[in-house]
Amino acid sequence: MTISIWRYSHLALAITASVFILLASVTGIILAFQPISEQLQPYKVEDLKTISLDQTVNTFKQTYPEVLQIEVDANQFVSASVITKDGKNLDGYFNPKTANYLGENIQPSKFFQFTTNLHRSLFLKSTGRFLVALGSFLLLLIAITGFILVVKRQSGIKHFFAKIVKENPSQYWHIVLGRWSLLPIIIITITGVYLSLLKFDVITDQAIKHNVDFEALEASSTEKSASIFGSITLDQVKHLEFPFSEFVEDYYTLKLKDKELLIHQYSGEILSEQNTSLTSYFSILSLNLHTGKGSIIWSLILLIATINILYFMYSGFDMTLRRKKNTVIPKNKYTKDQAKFIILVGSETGSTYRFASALFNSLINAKHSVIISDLNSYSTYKTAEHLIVFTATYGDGEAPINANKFLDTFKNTPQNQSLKFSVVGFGSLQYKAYCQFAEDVNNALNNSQDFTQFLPLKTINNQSLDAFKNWCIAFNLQSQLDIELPKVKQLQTPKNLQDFKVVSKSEINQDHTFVLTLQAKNTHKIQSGDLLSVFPKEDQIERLYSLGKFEDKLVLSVKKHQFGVCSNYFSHLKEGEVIKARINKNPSFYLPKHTKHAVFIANGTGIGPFLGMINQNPNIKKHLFWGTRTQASVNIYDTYLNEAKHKQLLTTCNIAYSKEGNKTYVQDVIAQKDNIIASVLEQKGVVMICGSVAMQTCVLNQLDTICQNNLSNNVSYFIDNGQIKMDCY
Ligand SMILES: Cc1cc2nc3c(=O)[nH]c(=O)nc-3n(C[C@H](O)[C@H](O)[C@H](O)COP(=O)(O)O)c2cc1C
Repeated sequence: MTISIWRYSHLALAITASVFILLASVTGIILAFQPISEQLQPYKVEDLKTISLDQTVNTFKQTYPEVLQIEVDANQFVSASVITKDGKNLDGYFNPKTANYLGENIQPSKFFQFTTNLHRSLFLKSTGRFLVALGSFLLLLIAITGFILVVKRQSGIKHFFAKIVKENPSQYWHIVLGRWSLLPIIIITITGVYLSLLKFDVITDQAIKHNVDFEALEASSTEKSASIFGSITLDQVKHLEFPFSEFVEDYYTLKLKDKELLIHQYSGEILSEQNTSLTSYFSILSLNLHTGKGSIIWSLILLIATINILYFMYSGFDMTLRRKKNTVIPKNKYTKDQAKFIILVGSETGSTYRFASALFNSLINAKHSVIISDLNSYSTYKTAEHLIVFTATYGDGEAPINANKFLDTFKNTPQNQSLKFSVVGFGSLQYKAYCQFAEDVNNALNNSQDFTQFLPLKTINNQSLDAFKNWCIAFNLQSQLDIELPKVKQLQTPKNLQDFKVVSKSEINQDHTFVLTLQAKNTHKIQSGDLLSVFPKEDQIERLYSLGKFEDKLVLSVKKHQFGVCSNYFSHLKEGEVIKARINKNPSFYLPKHTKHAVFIANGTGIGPFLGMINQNPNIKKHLFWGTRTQASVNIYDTYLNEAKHKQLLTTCNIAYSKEGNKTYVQDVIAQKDNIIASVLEQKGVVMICGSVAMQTCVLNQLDTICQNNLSNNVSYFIDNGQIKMDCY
């Protein structure tokens, strides 16, 4: 079943049960402190296992003229009810070895009693109890659908705890905390439902019945003999009721964890023995698991899991609102049979609509007839000339919710005229099936006689605006439409921006590339591989630059693009100027501290993070493979490369020039020096790749050949075990 069905079930259940879950969680958080506060009282007897019941019974009998009962609770507190020598009734906690009185029985405070009633029944008696039980059951279903969602998202149960792709903080923490809280939440809900079923007598517990032969008992001897109490230790005991009188027909009633015994008060002989029912066993287990009674650690786990439930409510609704905000589709002015351009969108969480809407607006502004709709609404289009598909990929290479019927509908819906088509895939390189669904759509259109490809399939990683802009430029050039570049809406106003001062800026070289050096107040937490996130004033759209950290400064390698808002802004910066930006931590692209060998592979400005990494940690043997255009392209990086060579921090430096000499690319140099790559991977070192996606594809193919020839494994093996790290754009 598609991931979206589970997501909608998860959401629908959460909305339905939200009020009850909110009340139950808030009261649950408060009530979690009750067992914790109880267990902090000084009555716990640590060595119950070493104290025999016989010893305790005798000590109590010698100390008090009458003993009514002794009880051992889940907190390992021993309580008793006795009559003292001066005839007073004394109830409370006792030392089981000395029979000394320790203190009064703990009574829950009025506040805890109030909260317990609210938690159990919302002060609505049976109706309230029923609603709370239903809320608990719905929370169980929410946890199960959440579990299925994570399994689907992670492509199988085996990867349940694998790294989560971070799309936004709410989504990330919802999943991370959800995975850890899953088991406690399932336990809380199942036990909650079980306790409610007991309360409503849906599950009934039969009282234990004993058969005692009273005639034989009355005739029995009052002579003392060895008691079974000698072989029972206090950790097994729950409750011991003493004989009502000294008459021979009165006996002890002893409740152990798994059975109930009636014991002759003089001979110590077992008069009757009945096992505790499973229902009773589970009801006690459920109560302890649900309330945390008897274990500080479990109470704390319940407390944290319940706080997390509140966070899930917040983050879940935050994600839903974000999705709603993203999925604002412009109103169509034309019908499907009037439009020349048809834009169809496949989107799960809405962000692809931002791009499609921007193109739609540009086409409308340029007075073209265009409609926008979702892929599932694919139909015949009488006057259409061009079909443009923008689609995300979900699950493991699957269609998003509003595109899941497209491929079937497409097969059965022939067009009456011939159309051109272009497909843009939105995805993330962090998923194995990168833009797979866009590829499937592209193939389906390519194989259809009704359609001719206008532009090759374009894949866009992480909603990159620059990549989208490049596609728009190509579309403009090919179509000669000269529409304005689409303006994609910014999702949120940027937060946590800090000041970065320009320390230096190199000349712009013949490749239109330059090096920008920045300084910030707190650079000690920043590492090479982190990303500088910038929101230029013109469009407030986030641009990410991979950083190198050199000494205490941050180094950026930037390529100035003709229409690049941010690269142009950077290229006009002067020394001493201050820019506002923030750091996005990128730990998956850090140079590991404990590795001994590292290979850095880059093309063009992808060298940025490596300018820092090559100058860090002398204990790591480092090799640089870099592809650039000409020897002159290297000049702007001399400071960093020379420093590394001078300090002997770089074992080999291998540069490929694509426009000079033998005209080689970085993957060609890698092929020549395959022994370096193979030996680094063999010795558990890392290979880090930064630069364009096109370079990444060629390099991975080359690495695959090296791995298969030299290491009897394919490249995916080393990607999966974290030895090959990538940050490409
Ligand atoms: C659960 C999940 C699964 C995803 N699976 C893939 C995938 O298999 N391949 C891919 O390229 N991108 C995958 N992505 C990334 C999305 O396609 C990408 O973030 C896209 O821009 C989202 O667009 P939307 O907001 O319009 O749905 C996945 C994202 C999520 C949250």
